[in-house]
Amino acid sequence: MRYLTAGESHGPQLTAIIEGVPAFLPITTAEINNDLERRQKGYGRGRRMQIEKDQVQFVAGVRDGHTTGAPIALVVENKDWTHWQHIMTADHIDEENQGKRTVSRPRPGHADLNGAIKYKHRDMRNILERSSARETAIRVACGSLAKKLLSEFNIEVACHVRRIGPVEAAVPDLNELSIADIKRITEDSPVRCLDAEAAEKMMRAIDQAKEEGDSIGGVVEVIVTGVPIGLGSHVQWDRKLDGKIAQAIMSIQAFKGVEVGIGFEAAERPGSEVHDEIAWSEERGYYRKTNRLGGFEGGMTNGMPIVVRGVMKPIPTLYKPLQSVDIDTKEPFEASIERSDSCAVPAASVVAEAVVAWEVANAFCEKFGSDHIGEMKSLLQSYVEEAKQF
Ligand SMILES: Cc1cc2nc3c(=O)[nH]c(=O)nc-3n(C[C@H](O)[C@H](O)[C@H](O)COP(=O)(O)O)c2cc1C
Ligand SMILES: C=C(O[C@@H]1CC(C(=O)O)=C[C@@H](OP(=O)(O)O)[C@H]1O)C(=O)O
Repeated sequence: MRYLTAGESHGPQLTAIIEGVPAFLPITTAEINNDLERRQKGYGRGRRMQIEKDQVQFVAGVRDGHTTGAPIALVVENKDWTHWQHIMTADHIDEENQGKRTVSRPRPGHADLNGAIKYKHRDMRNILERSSARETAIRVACGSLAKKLLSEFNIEVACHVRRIGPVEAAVPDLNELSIADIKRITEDSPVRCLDAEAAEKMMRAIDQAKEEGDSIGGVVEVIVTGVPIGLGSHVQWDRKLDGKIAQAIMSIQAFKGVEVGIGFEAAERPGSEVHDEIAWSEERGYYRKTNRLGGFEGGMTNGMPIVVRGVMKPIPTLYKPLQSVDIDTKEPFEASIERSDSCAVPAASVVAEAVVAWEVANAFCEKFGSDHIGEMKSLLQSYVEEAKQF
């Protein structure tokens, strides 16, 4: 499977074209809208989220509540477009036009200056419109479809927030929590955190950052259960599924790092406290006694839950602005801000869930075919039986 997205933050709509989704996957707009709503919620978001009410439309590839196997086209409209229509359609390229409203003041930490120099745009709106994380709405729609595909094979995906600024949540015991528990608890938490005490502190940390005109980042975790052994492959660098997942997480706006399993902690521990011992039982087949490696060895899934974390830097648009240089005057300035999120970590956890689901679903289709859901189910069943007795 593959997908591409198009669309500007303040343009009329976001669009995705998805290729390679098997036929006869049951799917409704309501299921995708639920994930779109989850992405919009979250403590610390700015005024834009009060304007948007993200809803998906299927414009191709879905008929009578099922995928047909043809390319799928998805659309999410930007409600804010009506307010920005003039700015988005006016001629901002004409430098003689004194009435134009161009962006000449790059924000440190955003794509503005690099993109402007690279694409030779004197109006940096042409960069910020596309670099904006508004695009994550349509990626969540694609990921939602991927989650639906995985759920047909009892593979479930969930996310939660591990850290916001200085506040770290207690490490969850994943042996004690089902995916349903994680979903239920995080849905009730404004910061999508499993640790209620930490969640309160996280909200106060967001309040404080906001009061100080600052922004704040954090760490999100994605968990995938029910994964068969052998998704991804060791045979070629670009077929390793942990590598693909890392790239997908890093592609989310403002993400700066990825960890799988115990991640960076592996550097501090001896091998005997990192590698997961192998066991076998009639009921489970091969399994691991622990899951410190987060479900991966050799770029392939090992049947244990996938556990992956990503770190999001603080939002670059600050009410307490950092020093920058106006590209028209070359004078230093301190920007004035119209609106911005002060923390988008809870929203970003939903995006991380979506992009991980996509990569796992894609690897699943590579292994079990991607023409017809029923055909894939038969293949999976015989593979799982064989793997148990292997
Ligand atoms: C869900 C989400 C919401 C975001 N909201 C904002 C925002 O309101 N203001 C802002 O300056 N950056 C925001 N960002 C981050 C920028 O889009 C990002 O920092 C920018 O595109 C530059 O890319 P980079 O940080 O990956 O280098 C958000 C990111 C995510 C994932
Ligand atoms: C629109 C979304 O996020 C936006 C991401 C974003 C950025 O610079 O990345 C900047 C803000 O946009 P605006 O300047 O219009 O307020 C956020 O609201 C969204 O998540 O749907």
